[in-house]
Amino acid sequence: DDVTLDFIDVGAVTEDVRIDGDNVAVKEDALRDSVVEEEEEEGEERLALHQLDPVEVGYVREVEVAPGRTVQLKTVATKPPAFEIFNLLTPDECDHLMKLGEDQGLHRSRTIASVFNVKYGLYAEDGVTLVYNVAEWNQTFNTFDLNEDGTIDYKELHRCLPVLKDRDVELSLAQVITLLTDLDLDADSNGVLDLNEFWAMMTRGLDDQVDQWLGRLQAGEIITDDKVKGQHRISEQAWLHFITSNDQLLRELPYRISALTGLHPDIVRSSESMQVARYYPGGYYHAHYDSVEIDHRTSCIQSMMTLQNVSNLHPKGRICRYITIMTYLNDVEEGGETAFPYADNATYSAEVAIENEPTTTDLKNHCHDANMVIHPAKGKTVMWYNHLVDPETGWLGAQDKYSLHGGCKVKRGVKWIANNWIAVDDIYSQQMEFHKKYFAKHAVPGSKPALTVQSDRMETDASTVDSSKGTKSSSEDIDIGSSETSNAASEKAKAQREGAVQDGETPDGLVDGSRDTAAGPGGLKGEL
Ligand SMILES: O=C(O)CCC(=O)C(=O)O
Ligand SMILES: [Fe+2]
Repeated sequence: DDVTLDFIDVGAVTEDVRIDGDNVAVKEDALRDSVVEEEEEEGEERLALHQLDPVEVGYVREVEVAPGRTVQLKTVATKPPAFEIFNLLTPDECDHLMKLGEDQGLHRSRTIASVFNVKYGLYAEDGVTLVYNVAEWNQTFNTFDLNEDGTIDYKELHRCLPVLKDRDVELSLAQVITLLTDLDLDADSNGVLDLNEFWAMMTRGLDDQVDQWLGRLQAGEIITDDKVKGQHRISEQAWLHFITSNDQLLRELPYRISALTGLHPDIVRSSESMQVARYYPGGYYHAHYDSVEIDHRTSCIQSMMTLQNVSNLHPKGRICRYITIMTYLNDVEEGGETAFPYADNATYSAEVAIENEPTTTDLKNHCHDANMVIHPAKGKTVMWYNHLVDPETGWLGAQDKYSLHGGCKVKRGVKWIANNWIAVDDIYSQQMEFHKKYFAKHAVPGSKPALTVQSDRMETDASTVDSSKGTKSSSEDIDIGSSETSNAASEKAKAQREGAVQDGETPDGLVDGSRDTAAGPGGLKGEL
């Protein structure tokens, strides 16, 4: 743990990233070429990124995810390809995961720092703090903590958010509390920032978000209540580690997901751990992207950590999540839908998207303006692709702009979800290198259950999905990612994948991933 990290720009990526132990070693001087040559290993069969063909909304197929265990996938959108899945987890398994989440201390589970907090160190929620430059950090905190009471109160906060200074804004106490809550900064909701909260804030590069928030405040959109103190945060999370788990379900799940997605088990197993999240009434999650657009100036986080290839110029890693597989672990009394504002639009228009900000992404107030709204139900899984497949390479393609989504406000009851993200590096050779290192470290001998995939065509209604509300397009629309493109690649990938699920090893650990990304224009995690 003698790592030195001294990245200055830790701004834009705000997510919490959970990684396992010594993967954190990132060398200060490790430079990553911005142009990466794809090299294929001689004689090795190239893995493909399968993508299920959505066919059409209402299309149903069955997949055997474990011997004797069949799940049903119903297409709910074609852009992005999105499916409702039944029986991936039984009700008992849902209960079990909620229990595991609770046992992991979900009630206090806020991972405050991200790996990009490298200047000041990395703080993990389990109390394992990989900290560098602590002294420097404490000093910074102390310069803001004028009255030296160990917390940053609302007066002191004005000094450390440059944008407040720049705009010469004086916020009231209630406004600061609302700001902290809206930007998800006050983890324990006590109205002041302690060292860890302050640290998280300072490394998040919040200028744009604060700026946007001030705009909303000035537009009268933000109502503050001067009586309000100590609000609750919107959701809580816990990570269930496949890697160290002796839990039968956690060990088995990567294989079910491999069968479900048609992806090679190595891809699933080297992906992220499962995240269990809980929302209380009033909790929501504004629309966002789970993955970031490909940008070769920076690496995918999982490769970055393992392969130590960080660019000094662009030290911020990208979240590279090909697929999201999200299961509702309980029935929500009211609200808590998952909304996809752009699903199945005829076209996606960046201009229109920006114009409609922030209403499109505001799922507290505009949930039902979304094109697709999925209702939670215990044991129901929603799976969608955050990226297209590149038809040339059969590998990770552009971000699918239609995959914008979020969690609508929970009106009554509590909402529990379990997230599985399939992380894939867009650079194939890096993914393979990552696998090598990863499995060398976590090799566990064993065997894998036999898998078969069936596909039946059965029409059903799409009763749990609100019907499309038409398109939001203009003549300046950019038509990205028609489903034909991804389907062509998917067929190609399908041909290749028969051999791709033949490998046999037991499930072991996965790199933890983050809950959300900074990619969504409305990527704020909000208020109660
Ligand atoms: O709560 C939901 O329905 C969506 C959650 C989500 O988008 C996420 O955790 O990334
Ligand atoms: Fe998400």
